[in-house]
Amino acid sequence: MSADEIRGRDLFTAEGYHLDPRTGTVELRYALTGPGVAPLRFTETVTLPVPETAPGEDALRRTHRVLELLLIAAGVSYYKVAAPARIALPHRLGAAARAFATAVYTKGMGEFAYRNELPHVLTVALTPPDGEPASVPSHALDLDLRPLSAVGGGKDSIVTLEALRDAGRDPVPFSVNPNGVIRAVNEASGLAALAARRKIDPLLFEVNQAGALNGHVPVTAVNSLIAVATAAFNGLGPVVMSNERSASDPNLVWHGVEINHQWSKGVEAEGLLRDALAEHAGLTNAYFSLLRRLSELHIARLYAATDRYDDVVTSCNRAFLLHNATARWCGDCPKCRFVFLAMAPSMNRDRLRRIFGTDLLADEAQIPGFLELLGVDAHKPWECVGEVEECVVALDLLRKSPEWQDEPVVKALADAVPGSAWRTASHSDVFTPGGPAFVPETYPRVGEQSRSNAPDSAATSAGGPSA
Ligand SMILES: CC(=O)N[C@H]1[C@@H](OP(=O)(O)OP(=O)(O)OC[C@H]2O[C@@H](n3ccc(=O)[nH]c3=O)[C@H](O)[C@@H]2O)O[C@H](CO)[C@@H](O)[C@@H]1O[C@H](C)C(=O)N[C@@H](C)C(=O)N[C@@H](CCC(=O)O)C(=O)O
Ligand SMILES: Nc1ncnc2c1ncn2[C@@H]1O[C@H](COP(=O)(O)OP(=O)(O)OP(=O)(O)O)[C@@H](O)[C@H]1O
Repeated sequence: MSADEIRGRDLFTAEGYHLDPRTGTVELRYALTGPGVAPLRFTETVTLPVPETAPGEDALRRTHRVLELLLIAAGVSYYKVAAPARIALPHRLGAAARAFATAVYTKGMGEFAYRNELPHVLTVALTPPDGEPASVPSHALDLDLRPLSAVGGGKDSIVTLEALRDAGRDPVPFSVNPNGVIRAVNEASGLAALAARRKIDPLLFEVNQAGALNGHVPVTAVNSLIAVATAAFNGLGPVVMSNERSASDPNLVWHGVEINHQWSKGVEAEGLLRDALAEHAGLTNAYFSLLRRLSELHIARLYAATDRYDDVVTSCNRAFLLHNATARWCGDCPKCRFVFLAMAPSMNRDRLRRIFGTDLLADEAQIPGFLELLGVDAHKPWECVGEVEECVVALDLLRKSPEWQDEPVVKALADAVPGSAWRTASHSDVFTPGGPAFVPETYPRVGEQSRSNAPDSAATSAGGPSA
């Protein structure tokens, strides 16, 4: 099939899904169709962990409703093959579920739209069947049930796991497709983990080879819904994420729209998903990020408080590629550079070298990449990295630290940063929690002085953020 044939389709349909409750297997079905071409059909298979006792009728009904949302979110991987202007959905949606679904395909696919120069994606229309869905009785989740703590192998989810454990919450580590890194982190935690499997249709890789459109997808929305489905199916508590404040910071603005590589990790996506879950599945307080009010620099400082995970922690995305993944840090990408810079002010240099297996601030070849992070002549890279301000604050701390100040790379970077940036850094609030969050009242306020000092009141069960 030629690239033109693949891309020449004008309708994407999320056809439906099937759950086998005995095996936890979910088949998600999609089609790309167009005049005069045979349909391209895809099936993604997700396997949820199965509870020891079969779920009751209510739990199963809620699981099905979560899977209806998962069907929509996971569709982005196949939609992007041709990125048509029309999307048909099989289930009725209320206003909140429709808002979530639309945002996943427009804002969540913003980077894909920008990098492929497809502005129509920013306003693509989703069409569910007319009418309101049958209502599902509201179910205020029992927040004392064991939370599912999403583990991605990096520093952030380790901080969350330990904070939940310290607070006596008895977290269950949970991952989608845990690789060697995630399994090692779980092992270091000493906690028994749950895993879900997600198998992308191999036809996608074939059409990619043949010239399909390709690019970034809002994968956190997909992993989050698999986690919420797992919790609903297994009678567990809320899904606790580790998405930080800076994930809400866009990379750039295009056609008047904020384009954010990390959109589905941001606070807007969190709020939309919570509202959709409440409306569509009757689940309130089923999903929140424990670290939402913290910067990456602050999380790195919290990570440094224990060395229990130093031999396994890995934030580099190349360790999570589906094919030819690295074992740990690649040592030469924006994420490695950013996490190295973020951790450097909070731990001694030997420990940092041991974690990364290399010293990125002793390598002059890394200077252009660090400058990009510092906002010198570039926009924020298309990667999971923090804000320019956080990087400048980290560098400011290093240029004043006896351990780092004579390092030529640190000096070169400090010389390249404009003087105005230091003034901004001196007023920076990167170590002060801030911004809206949905953390329930009874959960710990990570990084805040104490609960009584917390500047905000907790989110209500109706789902509003505290700020
Ligand atoms: C691991 C990674 O960073 N992958 C990104 C990379 O993908 P690449 O093509 O180099 O390799 P694979 O990940 O192995 O994927 C192969 C192809 O498979 C398709 N695909 C994969 C996963 C998926 O969920 N859907 C898919 O359709 C796709 O066609 C792939 O080419 O570059 C891609 C293009 O920029 C990125 O989209 C890949 O990102 C993954 C989806 C991924 O898991 N990325 C996370 C590490 C990530 O970026 N997380 C962000 C949060 C983003 C969000 O809003 O959720 C973060 O942590 O900040
Ligand atoms: N495979 C996965 N399964 C379940 N949740 C995941 C998975 N990968 C990432 N996540 C979750 O998605 C969110 C974003 O992932 P991200 O990679 O930023 O976090 P991390 O791995 O904990 O830390 P770091 O930023 O250091 O890489 C986190 O809440 C993380 O727990």
